[in-house]
Amino acid sequence: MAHSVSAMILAGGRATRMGGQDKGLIALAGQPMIQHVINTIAPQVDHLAINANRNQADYAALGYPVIGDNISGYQGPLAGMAAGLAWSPSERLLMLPCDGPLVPNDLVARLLAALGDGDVAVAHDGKRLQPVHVLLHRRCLPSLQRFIAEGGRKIDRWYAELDQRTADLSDQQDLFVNVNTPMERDAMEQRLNPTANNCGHDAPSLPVEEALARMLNAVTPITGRRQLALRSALGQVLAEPITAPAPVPAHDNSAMDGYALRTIDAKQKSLQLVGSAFAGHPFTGTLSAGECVRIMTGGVVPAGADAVVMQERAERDGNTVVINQWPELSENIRRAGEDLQTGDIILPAGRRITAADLGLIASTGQAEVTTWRPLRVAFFSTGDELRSLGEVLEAGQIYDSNRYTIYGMLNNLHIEIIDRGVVKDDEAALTQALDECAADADVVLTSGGVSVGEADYMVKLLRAHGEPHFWSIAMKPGRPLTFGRYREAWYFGLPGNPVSVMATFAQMVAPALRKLAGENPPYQAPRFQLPCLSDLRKKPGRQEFQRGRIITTESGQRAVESVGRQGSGILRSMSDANCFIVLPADAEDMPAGSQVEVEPFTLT
Ligand SMILES: Nc1nc2c(c(=O)[nH]1)N[C@H]1C(S)=C(S)[C@@H](COP(=O)(O)OP(=O)(O)OC[C@H]3O[C@@H](n4cnc5c(N)ncnc54)[C@H](O)[C@@H]3O)O[C@H]1N2
Ligand code: MOO
Ligand SMILES: [Mg+2]
Repeated sequence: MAHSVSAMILAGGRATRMGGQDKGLIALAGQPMIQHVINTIAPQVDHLAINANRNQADYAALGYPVIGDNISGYQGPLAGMAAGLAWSPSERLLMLPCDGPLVPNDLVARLLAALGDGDVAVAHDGKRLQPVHVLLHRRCLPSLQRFIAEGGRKIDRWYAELDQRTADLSDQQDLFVNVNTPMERDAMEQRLNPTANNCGHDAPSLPVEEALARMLNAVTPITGRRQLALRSALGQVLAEPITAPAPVPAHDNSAMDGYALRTIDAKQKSLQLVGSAFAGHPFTGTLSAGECVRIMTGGVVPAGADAVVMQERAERDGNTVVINQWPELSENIRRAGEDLQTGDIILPAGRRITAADLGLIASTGQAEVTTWRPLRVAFFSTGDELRSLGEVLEAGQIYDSNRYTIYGMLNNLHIEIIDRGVVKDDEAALTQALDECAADADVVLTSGGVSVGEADYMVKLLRAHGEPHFWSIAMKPGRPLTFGRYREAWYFGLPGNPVSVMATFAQMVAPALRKLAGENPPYQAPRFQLPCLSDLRKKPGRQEFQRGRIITTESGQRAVESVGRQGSGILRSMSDANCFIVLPADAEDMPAGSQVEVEPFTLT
């Protein structure tokens, strides 16, 4: 690209014909509408930003800077343009609307060619100018600011004041098709995704990495703190760092059972035993020439001593000690402050407290710590077929197992749990349950009903009362994992299949819950390569999380084997396994002996 170009996508409109819904975020073929614009524009420019005045957090979750109008109220595109020109890191700035998802791949090149050394190149569709598809030179900012300050509102009047050029895009009618009404949205959905029954699942799914990045970008940690007695803090997240109030150990002490002595006396035939220093019972005097003190491991090294000899290297007869092998200076002395020095940060804020940490904190004498309050997660299972334990199964019914796996995994994250039971596939009942959960908890988690079946309501309800961020990812199992906001809460809709629940929780939900709970950085399970002893079946398209077992072969080599059938309904594959075998999206069948990436289970 000859010139550096930035782009700003305009998403600041009021969308009155969409019932006031934020147009850029409206669901279209599996992604928010603006994402379609981003997908084709981002590769054409050096920098990209979104101009939005509402739902800025949701836009920010897409991974680009969000710039609001700095003129208050909705002033139409001119205010957005002024904000864009003020932001633009490049000399040339492309502006285009968020509601025209069919953007050509050469739009920037064509506008650049038309602009030449002019101020603004405005797209022409063959009939008229399209004033919000423009490439502007950054030097136009003062002119625009003056125009707005003088009360100017009409965009073409302002262009008329500039050195205006026209870009003939009459062969690109699609670019100017925009979505203003729910009917137009449905028509666009059909164009982008003709085979899908208005459901979006055949649409290109988000790569797992990108879905994860968006989720982590969107959520911000909770802020309430509490003071806890040390033991109750196990598994909680520190809100403040722990510092050492005094050195640990507090004194020089012995690493061996033996005798404390002065190495300067090494020429002496024998030493005089003048006392003892047991752990907890220091010797209070000072060693003089030719003297030693009986000392036990952990005993304070007496004043004057500069080494300890282990008792195996000395012989004692009454109060006379003969040293058979003299120690070096400082040998067997553990120095004060060797573990911790006063003021050392021993554990940072954001740390989830382990058993080792409890001990470390206790070693500094601190009985209480400040942690973030626990994250509250409310969850329920959806499905007319589900029965709870203790109930009798009738034809076509099954026991609800997802609430148990979810309970277990949430517990392993030390989360405060609200179990809302089983909810029927009924819009009113589901809405009521979602409302109650969102009012009580930071996060609402459900299983089932996120796919495209006629009893799958969750994505629809999220659209009605919240904001879906994504609902189709290139992951197996777990494609319909849904993430967004439901009223004031974060929402995770896990697919109903029992293995999909566990895989999406481990891979996607847990990192987000960890961040929400204040963990910083959120724990990441280790992954490493191992030879795989089984043939693996894999179709290219989705990243797969197959279930495997890390084993040691008879020859002592570490390897992984598949646990066998990988259906997303076969829960036994999870309890038989001890790791995920992580296969990249484009991988195909792999013969036994291939190297594969494995991730040991951490929450199961
Ligand atoms: N036409 C299409 N059908 C399906 C697609 C698709 O893209 N197009 N995706 C499939 C995939 S992948 C998954 S995963 C599932 C997800 O389904 P839902 O999230 O809608 O879940 P349900 O339909 O409610 O249930 C699916 C399955 O899981 C069983 N289930 C549900 N809840 C529980 C529970 N609490 N305990 C035990 N088992 C449960 C349920 O009985 C079903 O068998 O959609 C595919 N379909
Ligand atoms: O994603 Mo589904 O979980 O393949 O079965
Ligand atoms: Mg379903």
